[in-house]
Amino acid sequence: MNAGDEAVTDKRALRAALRERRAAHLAALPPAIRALTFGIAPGPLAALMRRARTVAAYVPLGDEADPLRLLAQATAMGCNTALPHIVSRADPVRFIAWRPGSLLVVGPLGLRQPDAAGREVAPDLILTPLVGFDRALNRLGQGAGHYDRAFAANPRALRIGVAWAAQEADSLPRETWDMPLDAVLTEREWIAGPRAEGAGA
Ligand SMILES: Nc1nc2c(c(=O)[nH]1)N(C=O)[C@@H](CNc1ccc(C(=O)N[C@@H](CCC(=O)O)C(=O)O)cc1)CN2
Ligand SMILES: Nc1ncnc2c1ncn2[C@@H]1O[C@H](COP(=O)(O)OP(=O)(O)OP(=O)(O)O)[C@@H](O)[C@H]1O
Repeated sequence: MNAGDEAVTDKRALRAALRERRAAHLAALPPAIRALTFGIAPGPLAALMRRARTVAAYVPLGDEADPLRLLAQATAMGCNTALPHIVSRADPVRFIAWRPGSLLVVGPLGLRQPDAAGREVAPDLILTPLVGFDRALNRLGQGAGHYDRAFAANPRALRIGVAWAAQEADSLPRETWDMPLDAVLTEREWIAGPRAEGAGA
């Protein structure tokens, strides 16, 4: 096994451990609390959304934090809204215009996505799913590189992770292609980097 293979194995093990920790965290959380979490954007995120033209979120898979009420808040602020769409692991993500409450279609990996025929848009704020994050705002995703590629294609868009606090790792491996998040929102705190700092102050 060469060094590259070892790194891949490490990331797989990290993903498995982080998913397990997230599941345990949620199992211990009263359902009513879980249902209320991520309902309203805290001030700094609301300020960033107010300045955005197009905000993208995602439909949660499994135990992922649910950003759809934050997306509804963006709509109420006058933003356009969008969701990611994939056709396979290998193909890049496209963001497609979608209004909260409108039609979703089941796609690959059980993802609920907007209809592929919808209008493609370039979001300027991306509420991003993740498997793990760290204090340096590194992100670990599903491993298909969908968001890494989307970030590279649109580097000016703000990259805001949405996650349960239990998804924090001490330190994640940083790859040459990784672009750090600008902030992470958890049920406990707003962790902001330079491009998101000062918002709402
Ligand atoms: N909710 C959501 N939508 C998303 C993503 C995501 O991470 N979460 N994506 C992010 O790139 C893109 C889809 N890419 C994906 C790539 C791989 C897997 C995947 O391998 N999933 C695991 C199970 C994960 C789980 O249960 O949490 C699997 O199928 O084994 C999922 C999505 C766009 N939409
Ligand atoms: N900008 C890019 N252009 C092309 N391929 C990329 C780019 N960024 C990453 N990749 C590829 O995507 C694959 C997955 O990367 P990685 O394991 O870091 O994903 P991840 O951190 O889990 O995040 P994601 O949610 O984006 O899948 C790697 O094989 C990498 O080569």
